[in-house]
Amino acid sequence: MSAKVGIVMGSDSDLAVMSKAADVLEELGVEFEMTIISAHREPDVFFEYAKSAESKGWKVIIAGAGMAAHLPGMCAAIFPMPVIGVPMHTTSLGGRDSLYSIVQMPSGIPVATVAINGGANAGILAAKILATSDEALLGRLKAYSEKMKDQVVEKAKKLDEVGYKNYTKG
Ligand SMILES: Nc1c(C(=O)O)ncn1[C@@H]1O[C@H](COP(=O)(O)O)[C@@H](O)[C@H]1O
Repeated sequence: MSAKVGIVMGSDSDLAVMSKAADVLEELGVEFEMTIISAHREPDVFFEYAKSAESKGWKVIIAGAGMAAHLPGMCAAIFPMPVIGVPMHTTSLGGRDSLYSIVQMPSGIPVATVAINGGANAGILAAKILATSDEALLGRLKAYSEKMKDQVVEKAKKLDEVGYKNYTKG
């Protein structure tokens, strides 16, 4: 099986967040390729990456970046299929800089933007896009949702058993 999703981030400082997208895709059995490329710092490498993405057979790109986060928008400018943007939390502006620069795309070049540091949701969203034409993956996504539901039920049961004071103590 070849990769269907490209995961790209502007710096290795984004890796902790972006690895959550990778973890989800792995759990759901979706092949991906992950790399670090900065549109700002190495535009030639970036253009080659974005231009070759379609011919590699990728259907979705997940792009994470912080600060003046142009990487996801530039992916969307070149790659003709969906781009999911992950804004990184930043110390100076709390990630609003990343969020606004990813979400405020001009008309015609959308980036599906998840929450600040929303790596896991980006992975789930990519899988959902692929599941529109993949019944087996859709089945795995439904099982993933069921598991999440069961975990909430378990937590509620535990709260019932021990009461909220003991529950918050762990
Ligand atoms: N926003 C971009 C781009 C880009 O958009 O091309 N390249 C790097 N960066 C971001 O700069 C932040 C700081 O990077 P460093 O930690 O390497 O200084 C990272 O969050 C990265 O995504």
